[in-house]
Amino acid sequence: MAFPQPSPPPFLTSLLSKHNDETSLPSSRPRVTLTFAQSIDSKIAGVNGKQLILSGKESMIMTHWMRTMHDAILIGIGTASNDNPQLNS
Ligand SMILES: NC(=O)C1=CN([C@@H]2O[C@H](COP(=O)(O)OP(=O)(O)OC[C@H]3O[C@@H](n4cnc5c(N)ncnc54)[C@H](O)[C@@H]3O)[C@@H](O)[C@H]2O)C=CC1
Ligand SMILES: Nc1nc(O)c(N)c(N[C@@H]2O[C@H](COP(=O)(O)O)[C@@H](O)[C@H]2O)n1
Repeated sequence: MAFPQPSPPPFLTSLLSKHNDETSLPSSRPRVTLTFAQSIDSKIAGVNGKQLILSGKESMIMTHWMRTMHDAILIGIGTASNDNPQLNS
């Protein structure tokens, strides 16, 4: 997977246009996006919170593009210690 990519992947274009529409939400309210990958049996991690690769390349590209659209990334302490995510874009 090559980062950074010059422009959003086509499957994100419609989603991005909604985020960029300043009239869709009052500017006085924070915009919060929750993103996660989920298994078909509703799990987000393995036994004891072990990190699982549940999605694929497109999902990770989407996650990293979403990060570029936000001012901050919030994660839990369990995610920090279990996944040690880079939290880059
Ligand atoms: N599949 C995916 O997309 C993702 C998977 N994960 C996986 O999920 C696993 C667990 O992640 P999380 O469930 O998010 O656990 P977490 O431990 O990362 O986050 C839960 C947070 O909530 C706080 N908390 C717990 N009870 C609370 C309460 N009553 N009031 C206020 N704060 C409270 C904890 O202190 C903690 O910081 C990780 O090990 C990671 O591997 C994490 C993020 C995304
Ligand atoms: N989109 C997606 N698919 C999966 O299969 C996943 N397990 C996750 N998990 C999230 O991705 C974070 C990785 O962050 P870095 O790229 O290392 O910064 C991980 O911590 C979970 O939040 N996401």
